[in-house]
Amino acid sequence: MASTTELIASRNFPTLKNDRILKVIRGELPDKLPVWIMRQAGRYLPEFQDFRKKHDFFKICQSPSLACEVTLLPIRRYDLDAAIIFSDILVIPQALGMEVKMEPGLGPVLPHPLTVDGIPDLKVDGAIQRLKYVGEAITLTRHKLEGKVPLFGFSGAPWTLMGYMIEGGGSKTLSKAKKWLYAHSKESHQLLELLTDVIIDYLVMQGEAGAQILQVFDSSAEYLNRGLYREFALPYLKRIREQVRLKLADKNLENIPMVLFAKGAGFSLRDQAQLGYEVLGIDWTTDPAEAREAVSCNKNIVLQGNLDPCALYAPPAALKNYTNTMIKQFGTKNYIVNLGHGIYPDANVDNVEVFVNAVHEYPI
Ligand SMILES: Cc1c2[nH]c(c1CCC(=O)O)Cc1[nH]c(c(CCC(=O)O)c1C)Cc1[nH]c(c(CCC(=O)O)c1C)Cc1[nH]c(c(C)c1CCC(=O)O)C2
Repeated sequence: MASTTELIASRNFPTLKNDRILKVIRGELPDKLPVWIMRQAGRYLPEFQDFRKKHDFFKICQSPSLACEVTLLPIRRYDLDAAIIFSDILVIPQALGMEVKMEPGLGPVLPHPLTVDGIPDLKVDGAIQRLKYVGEAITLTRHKLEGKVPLFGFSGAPWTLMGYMIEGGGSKTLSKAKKWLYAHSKESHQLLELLTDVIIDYLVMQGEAGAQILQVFDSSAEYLNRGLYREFALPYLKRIREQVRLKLADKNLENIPMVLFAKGAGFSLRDQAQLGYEVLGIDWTTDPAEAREAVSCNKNIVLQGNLDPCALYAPPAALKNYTNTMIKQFGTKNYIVNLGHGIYPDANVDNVEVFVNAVHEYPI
């Protein structure tokens, strides 16, 4: 078999058979509504839990063949319309030299959080090279998918990464990171700028490696208000979209559609619609009709979402009803179905199938 570098260079990928999502993004009508699930390769899958008994979380991320295998688990089980590469948003802080551990029951922990004086110590040089394993996993997975469905690459957004780096893990308030915004705004912008530069090159590298759609997760957007989001998030998100487009073009690569999922930032949808992202992810707290109204300034924009992940706890008939009601509210045009946040570890595996089937049975 050819080396990964040769495979990337040849870009000789299998022909895509299921292009529902890409069709929607091009403004065309697919035969069925497309659906995928955030965290679809996660702990709710018994086969993923078996995998995790044998392998450390970041070992899976760093080993292209393991990451590829995990990425394919939900695709084998369900009729999903996309795969998303198995990785984590926190591989960027790791590549910048910060230690990140995945603690059972706790989630990610960064034992030495970033201090205001610590910004110059972040190892920006060579960061993309240290993330090359993600590109290799993408290239391998693109081949192993055999064109069955398109493959998402992703990154955390600058503000969300800044939050984890300063808090040292998850937080209920993000008050340490927000303190920076108010007390150290110059250094905050310096850090956000640095992260933005890395994220741009990281996403371009994923595109070069074969990712067909790129999603930016701003999972901590909900901790900011409109003013803070305008100052500390939107300009960076805009630059990411613009620069990824330009850098791909410089490399003679086709444009790759991008999704922005700013969780809990329904307050800024009007602003988000003007950043150049083809798709906006809608979280489960936002009303679908209000989301459509908020983005009406951009006629081409596609919305993605937003079933409450807890709806998967409902009995199958009720789940089907929730799904149908949601689709009716969004409308079938310019729409990709997903949950309104990642699937929970105790979600019912059979209900995932009920959800996927309900979407595909919906008349369009
Ligand atoms: C905030 C965030 C993180 N990681 C991610 C986000 C953004 C999405 C979101 O808001 O949920 C993104 C992510 N993390 C993971 C993926 C894989 C692809 C997928 O299937 O969607 C993706 C896209 C694997 C994962 N990332 C993690 C797991 C479970 C950990 C384990 O196996 O021990 C998986 C499968 C761990 C993780 N990683 C992170 C947290 C907070 C946690 C612990 C809590 C949780 O599990 O929900 C950081």
